[in-house]
Amino acid sequence: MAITNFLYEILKISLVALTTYIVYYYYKYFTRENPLPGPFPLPFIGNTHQIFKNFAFNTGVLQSKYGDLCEYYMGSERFILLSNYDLIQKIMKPIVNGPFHNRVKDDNEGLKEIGVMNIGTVFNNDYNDWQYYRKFFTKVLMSPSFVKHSVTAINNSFSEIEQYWDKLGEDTVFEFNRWMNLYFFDIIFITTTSDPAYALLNYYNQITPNEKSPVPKGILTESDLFIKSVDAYGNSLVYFFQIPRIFRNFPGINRFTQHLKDRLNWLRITVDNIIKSKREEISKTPIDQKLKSDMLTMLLTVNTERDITERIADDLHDKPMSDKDVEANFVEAMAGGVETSSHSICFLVNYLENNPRVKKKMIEEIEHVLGKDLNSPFKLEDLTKLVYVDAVIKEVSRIHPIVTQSYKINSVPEVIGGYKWSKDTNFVLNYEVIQRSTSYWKDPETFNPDRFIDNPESKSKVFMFGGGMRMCPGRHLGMMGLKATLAMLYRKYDIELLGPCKEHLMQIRSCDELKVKLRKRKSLK
Ligand code: HEM
Repeated sequence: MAITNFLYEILKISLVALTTYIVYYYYKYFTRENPLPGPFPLPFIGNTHQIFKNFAFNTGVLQSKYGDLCEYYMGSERFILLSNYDLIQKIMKPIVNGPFHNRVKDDNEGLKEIGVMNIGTVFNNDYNDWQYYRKFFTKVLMSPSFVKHSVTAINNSFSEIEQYWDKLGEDTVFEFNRWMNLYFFDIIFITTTSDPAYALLNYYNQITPNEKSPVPKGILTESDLFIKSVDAYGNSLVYFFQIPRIFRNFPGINRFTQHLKDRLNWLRITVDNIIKSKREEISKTPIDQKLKSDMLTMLLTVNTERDITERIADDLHDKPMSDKDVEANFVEAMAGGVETSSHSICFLVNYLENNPRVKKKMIEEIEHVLGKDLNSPFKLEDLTKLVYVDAVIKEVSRIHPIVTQSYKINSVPEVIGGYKWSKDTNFVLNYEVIQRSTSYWKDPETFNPDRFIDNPESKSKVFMFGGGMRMCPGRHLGMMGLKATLAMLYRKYDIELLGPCKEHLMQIRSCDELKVKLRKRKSLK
């Protein structure tokens, strides 16, 4: 009897707590500032059930139903979706210490849970700290020795992939998305560490019916798991930022949540080991011997007597970077560079193969710029000459972007869309919809790279690398990788698509399947 009474009391208290929460939730909803059109939210989950389906995440579609300025909820967090260029113009201005510096609020519980708040670059809300990481990151990526190192890495990786394609033969069905993922992984890994990851080699050995290639001893024996973990890291950023805790812990979904956490833990341990062996390598290098110019060496020696870059220490930052700081930057470089580049190449190939006129024009330019020798390495000076290739990349990114939207928070009250918004409002910049708007683009649904040749200024209205203070610091490396790869691929190969390009949307738009056959171009045989 006593137990029944106890359970009854618990039930009563729970019901009162639940009712209070629901009343409070809707009180906040109905008294919110500047009510906008948008789907009606549910307590605890908001509109998560309408936006996060089959482990894919798509808010962009809300614009067609609710207009250019609308709202949605994830749990009790409100997001303002901006889907026209005028609405985002103010936010995209690169103002030093400007009001739209941050992507997320300081107290984001999901990002805190996975330990990515205020460390590294992407979710660093401490302006001075962010500026320091960012300056260094940019300086490394733009330094001539790093750029040279990257050109070599791209050329070497392409020669390697070609050897495997040749050995597998022209009748092979290639999982092109997988090959490109591993190819860019090898490139970014070697540019950040100077050590080979052997991702392409390991994959070739897995699938070849022929004799396997010997695997030299490398620093990363588990490249496959490393790649999956970097992918999981990227997905975690949007997932833990946007999906409310209660939804993340639902039976069934909680397994996916745990999977992401496990991958992140594994990645951190592995990266820590890589950092430790790099520290050892640096300490064992005699003081009069030049250190390597990879990103990791540069980050680990910042503000030490072995600093190999121009000193950027100021009164606020004169300490060397800790392993934890370097770990964050290293993971961000891997996550920022590999997936974005490999999915971009897959969508580029898909568009080119479905638009023979564009492909023909692009190949003519490649042949003209790279010359007759099909095995000559790609050179840095070729980059600026590949004007049409550049336009093709911009056009695919306009019509089918990898990064479909980005997030910004205002640190002081701001007027957007004619409404005054309190500090800490979540704004979502809906690039995909803006880049297909008839207000700014003639025939926006038509794939037409010539629009950028006829009107070069319109390139600034494509947000492939975001905008404002937080614009992608890896954009030059990213563009170099895409241009060089397209040029080397199309000067030599005919590509046959064997089916549609399958994709899904999470933190970025990913190509999940692109099957192709690769043959040396007929005219070259
Ligand atoms: C085709 C390749 C790439 C694409 C499409 C791309 C796209 C983007 C976009 C859209 C942003 C968000 C900018 C914003 O919020 O306005 C971003 C940020 C970032 N990207 Fe990239 N990226 C690429 C390559 C790279 C590479 C190669 C690296 C590093 C090696 C990199 C590192 C980063 C980092 C660290 C940030 C955060 C910057 C900050 O918050 O200050 N990205 N990228």
